[in-house]
Amino acid sequence: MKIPVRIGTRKSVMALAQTEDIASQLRAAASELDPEIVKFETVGDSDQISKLLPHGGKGGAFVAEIRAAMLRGDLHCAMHSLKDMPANEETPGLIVAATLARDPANDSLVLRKGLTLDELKASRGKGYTIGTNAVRRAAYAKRLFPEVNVIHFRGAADTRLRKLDNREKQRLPDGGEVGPADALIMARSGLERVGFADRIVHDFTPDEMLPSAGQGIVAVECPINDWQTRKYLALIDDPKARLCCDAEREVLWVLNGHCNSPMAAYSTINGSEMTLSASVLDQEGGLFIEAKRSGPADRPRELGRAIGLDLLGKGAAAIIEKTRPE
Ligand SMILES: NCc1[nH]cc(CCC(=O)O)c1CC(=O)O
Repeated sequence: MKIPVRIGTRKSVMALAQTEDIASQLRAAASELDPEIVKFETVGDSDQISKLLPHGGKGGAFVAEIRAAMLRGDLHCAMHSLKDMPANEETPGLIVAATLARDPANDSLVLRKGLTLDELKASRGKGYTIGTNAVRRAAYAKRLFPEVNVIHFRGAADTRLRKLDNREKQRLPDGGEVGPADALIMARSGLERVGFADRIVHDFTPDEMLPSAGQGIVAVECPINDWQTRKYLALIDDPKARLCCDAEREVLWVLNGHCNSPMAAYSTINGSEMTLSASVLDQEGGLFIEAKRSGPADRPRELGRAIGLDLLGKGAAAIIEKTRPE
């Protein structure tokens, strides 16, 4: 007798690739399992024009419907990109039961044909437009290319690349249009998962652009009292990814970060030591608050808390509150 595992996911190319990964890891870990992928079209996917905020931010748009299905018992678990999961609130009744081994955490630059990184650097971005939907990436882009024009750009990873290549404009909620974009900033892991890693012109280093908390980590959430599913998900939980998840999300928790926070947190583990860096940026990119510490890798929350308090001590709260959606 096979044991069914119904895994919920959005139906973008990237989300499906991530969910296939969960399914194949589960099959390899326990041959009695029969994973089934259940696709959801979320509010966030069907509306490609609005900013994310009216639906309750990233978390609200992408996560709420799938979570409700788990709580009803229609799903055993659900796939999330860890970086899209809100870290300033608990979700009663659900738990992150597995974090898959981390893929590259960095952001990458993709350019339209005919433009080079040298041209972008030499011009300090003057005359060029970068598309991104992340306030963190926008702020770092302004720091790297001070005169560049940054526009709000969204859609699934493959959709964004198509818009770049076809020089399409991005429609705005008020009926206007911006663009087209000359460049995009996207997660390397996402580009790899949709098969477009060959379009990457430059991988940003952590010094150039610190990743978002949890970037590159696929998380599996399940009902807290479903012990059988939790037992199986524990088999595919990667201990290092889990430690990084705990450290980076603790920073967001201490800062009460929200979906629109221009905030970054990234940890690495070397032997028994973890190094955690985090930053809070104001939206124009003029003001950067940064902190970095190392500590024992088996006490990630302690390190995350210390970094969060460092950032608060340097004035991070004012920046975060300024950008909080009403
Ligand atoms: N917000 C969309 C999203 N959620 C997760 C990823 C891929 C990166 C990851 O695995 O964390 C992406 C695409 C992107 O940011 O370019």
